[in-house]
Amino acid sequence: LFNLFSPSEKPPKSLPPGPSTFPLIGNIIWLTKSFFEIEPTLRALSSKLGPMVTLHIGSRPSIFVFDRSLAHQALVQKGSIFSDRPKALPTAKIMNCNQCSISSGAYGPTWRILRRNLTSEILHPSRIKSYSHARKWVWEILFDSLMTKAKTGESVEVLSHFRHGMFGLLVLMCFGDRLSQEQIEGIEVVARRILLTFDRFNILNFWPSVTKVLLRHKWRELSQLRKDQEEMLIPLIRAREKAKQEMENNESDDHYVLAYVDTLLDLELPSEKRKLNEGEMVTLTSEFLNAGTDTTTTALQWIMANLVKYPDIQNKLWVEIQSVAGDKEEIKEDDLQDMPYLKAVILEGLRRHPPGHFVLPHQATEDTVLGGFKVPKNGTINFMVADMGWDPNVWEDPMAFKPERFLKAGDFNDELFDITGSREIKMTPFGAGRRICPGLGLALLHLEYFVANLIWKFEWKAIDGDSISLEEKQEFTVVMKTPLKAQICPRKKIN
Ligand code: HEM
Repeated sequence: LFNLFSPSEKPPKSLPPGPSTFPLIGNIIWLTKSFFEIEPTLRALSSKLGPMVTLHIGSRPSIFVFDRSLAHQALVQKGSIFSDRPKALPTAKIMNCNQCSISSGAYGPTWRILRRNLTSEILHPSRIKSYSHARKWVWEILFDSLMTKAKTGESVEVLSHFRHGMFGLLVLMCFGDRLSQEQIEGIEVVARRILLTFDRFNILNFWPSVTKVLLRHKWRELSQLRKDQEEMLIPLIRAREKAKQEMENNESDDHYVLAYVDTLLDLELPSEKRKLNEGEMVTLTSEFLNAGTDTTTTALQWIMANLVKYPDIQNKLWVEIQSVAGDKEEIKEDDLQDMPYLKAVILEGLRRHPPGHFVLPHQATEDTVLGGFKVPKNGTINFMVADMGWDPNVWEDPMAFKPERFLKAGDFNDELFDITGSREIKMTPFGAGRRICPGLGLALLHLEYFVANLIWKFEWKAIDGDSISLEEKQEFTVVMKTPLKAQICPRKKIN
């Protein structure tokens, strides 16, 4: 144990401080709450106790880190120790097929192969480029539905439009571009039902051997949910396998763009000397669809809400877009790199309203030390994303929406700002280190592309008499408590 510490550093005995609780009751109370519900309590504790706080949730200590340099130490400098995930709860294990997804997988060779497959085969910039036709298709559908509303003068509740577009885009990247709108909608209905009902099964985790008898109907309901997911996705996986074989045998000469599921069908797990089974592919494909839908949709909604709330920022953005686009009908992806203010608006949205207020829970693989406190092997450690992006020592007037803070003398301050946090963490909406969100580049592209086109084609205004409320609530992500409703007017006459 002692050689984990440098000679001058004494091994700390104690965990970071936390509230005193009655051992059993206190621990169970925390188990019944979501992280969003305990966030204000954690903040109050941190202001009294310091930048690291421990809560005993269930049988394990959970450590919460508020300080950005401690987060950098853990996630980046000591990344090899802090990159594991805690054991999933029994209900989660059913949906994530025994932690075979990338986000839930233990830090080790299988996780590494799955993550590398996703990043190098699908999320690599050149591959992302090959899906630009899908983004254009989705934009056209979104544009048509918004235009219909704009023509009738009806106000738009943007959330469902945005979510549907984002989900459709990921479905095409996942299963190929030969799916119809109806098929996409079918997949979305099942995915949404799982996302919205999953929390109802938390109770089953309290004492699984007992609940398996007393609440067996509920367990059956959960198994049915997983079956519904398999029944929806397995036919798509098999259809793609067949299409792939036909293409390889040259029976089809159609234009064929690689999809995520193709890479999973080919993948070998050398450490286990086998290929993936269908259950694992169901888990990995639904992870792909879910990880990128609500997160990006939530960010898009917050950004658009701020552009409605602050018309001068919206106008400044429009002026920039116009200077690049001239009289173009539509903003192309290549145009985006000439729009520094757009990038600043997106970053400010992610800083001020990160879709997740915590990164996913991490776990230490060995006893270690952080901030002078002990972090035990297998202890859970959480990082407070929102608080880091609101740190007044880094960000002046942190709760204000000011994209200009990312610009230096009118230009995007790329040199000084690093969203991956590899040198220093100043905000961390995608996490940092070995578990950093692999979808970061895709998410930023989606946000830039859609925000640019939404602002280019329409003027967004608050509905008369409405003020835009920035109150939050937790769904899967931290969303607007009062979803954005806006009046939209076409910017130019469209034939
Ligand atoms: C604005 C959009 C997004 C945000 C804010 C976001 C944020 C995050 C965060 C905070 C994590 C956890 C990092 C950690 O535990 O340290 C994460 C993990 C992950 N994200 Fe994203 N994400 C977004 C979009 C996407 C997209 C588009 C994809 C893929 C299509 C994606 C795929 C993943 C995966 C697979 C993981 C697990 C990584 C691992 O455990 O190794 N995300 N994301």
